[in-house]
Amino acid sequence: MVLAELGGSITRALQQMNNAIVVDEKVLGECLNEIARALLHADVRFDLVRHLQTNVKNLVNLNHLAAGHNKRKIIQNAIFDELCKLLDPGKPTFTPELGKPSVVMFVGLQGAGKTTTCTKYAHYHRKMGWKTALVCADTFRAGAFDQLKLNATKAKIPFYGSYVDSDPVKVAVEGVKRFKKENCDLIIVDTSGRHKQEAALFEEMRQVSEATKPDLIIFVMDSSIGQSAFDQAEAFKQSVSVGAVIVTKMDGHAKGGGALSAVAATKSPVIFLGTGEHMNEFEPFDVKSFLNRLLGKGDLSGLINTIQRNVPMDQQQQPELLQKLSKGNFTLRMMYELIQNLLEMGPLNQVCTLSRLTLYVS
Ligand SMILES: Nc1nc2c(ncn2[C@@H]2O[C@H](COP(=O)(O)OP(=O)(O)OP(=O)(O)O)[C@@H](O)[C@H]2O)c(=O)[nH]1
Repeated sequence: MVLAELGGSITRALQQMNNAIVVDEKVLGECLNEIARALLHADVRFDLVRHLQTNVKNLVNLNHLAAGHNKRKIIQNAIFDELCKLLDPGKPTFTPELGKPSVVMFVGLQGAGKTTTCTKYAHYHRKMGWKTALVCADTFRAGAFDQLKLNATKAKIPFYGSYVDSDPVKVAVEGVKRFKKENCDLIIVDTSGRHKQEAALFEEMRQVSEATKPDLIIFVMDSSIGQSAFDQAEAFKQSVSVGAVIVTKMDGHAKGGGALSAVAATKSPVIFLGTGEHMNEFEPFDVKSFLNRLLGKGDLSGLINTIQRNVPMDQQQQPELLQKLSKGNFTLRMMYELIQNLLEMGPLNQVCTLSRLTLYVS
């Protein structure tokens, strides 16, 4: 079941409950069972689903509700809050600050999207005026340094790596040292992919972490990996102190359950989502915005944030543009700039999801 289907199933269950003539324990039970089935189908762990059902029943407590209360609204709010709790461990994560050099280390399974995400993360901050840098501590996979170099060059971000040195700890330490000297705000260390059965590689990751002393370790997770996400995420958390999660490939056949499990296993919040292979297909994660979109309610604050991030609002450009337009001057250059701004906001269908529009493009 892809994420859109999960959202559809939950919405249908809520609608059925809404349409019931009388909302009683039986109707609530059926609604919760329907939602539980959808979550289990999306690979969410059984204990988390069970927990959600019990919590909603306890919160709503239909038998003790005084007459006049809007039971439907109370149930909907309780379900929404419990879904939020599934995705939010309630623990703040380290947030890098401009002007305070921070080291952020990326870890995860092979092919999860670490290298791509490192560059997206660096590019995201660079667009906001940060001085960012990338360090390739993946000396295991042939071609890893070339991939990072290519991405970094495209995004105009300084990078460090080595073709000859095979010791990831040494490369990471040297890279971090160099960029600290250059007063970078954000130094991002990419590491090789590993699996929990690979004890030696886990030990190596621990050593890189110990040597570079990152302010934040981000666990990168492919959204389609399903049930095994919990065990893998837990293994990473036990080896190094994972502080945040980035879920990638949300544009693919994401079931979503794996992401929820990773949050539960690492007790760390999801901070960004990867929504495509391109540099701009990357968005900050906000639980409420995400759930609103999942349930087809649109996300106005997400849309405003996207526009603010990508369209230069406060520069002199906007009034100037309006003035020129009011005089009937519209040049090809202006049209080019407008289209560039629009493209920076990401794929049109994503922008439409935020604004609750459906885009029918084939
Ligand atoms: N569709 C889609 N593809 C992605 C996304 N993020 C990464 N990829 C693709 O996933 C593949 C693997 O990405 P990498 O960044 O090389 O993954 P990695 O974790 O660094 O790989 P290893 O170093 O081998 O562990 C590449 O083809 C990326 O283009 C995403 O958000 N959406």
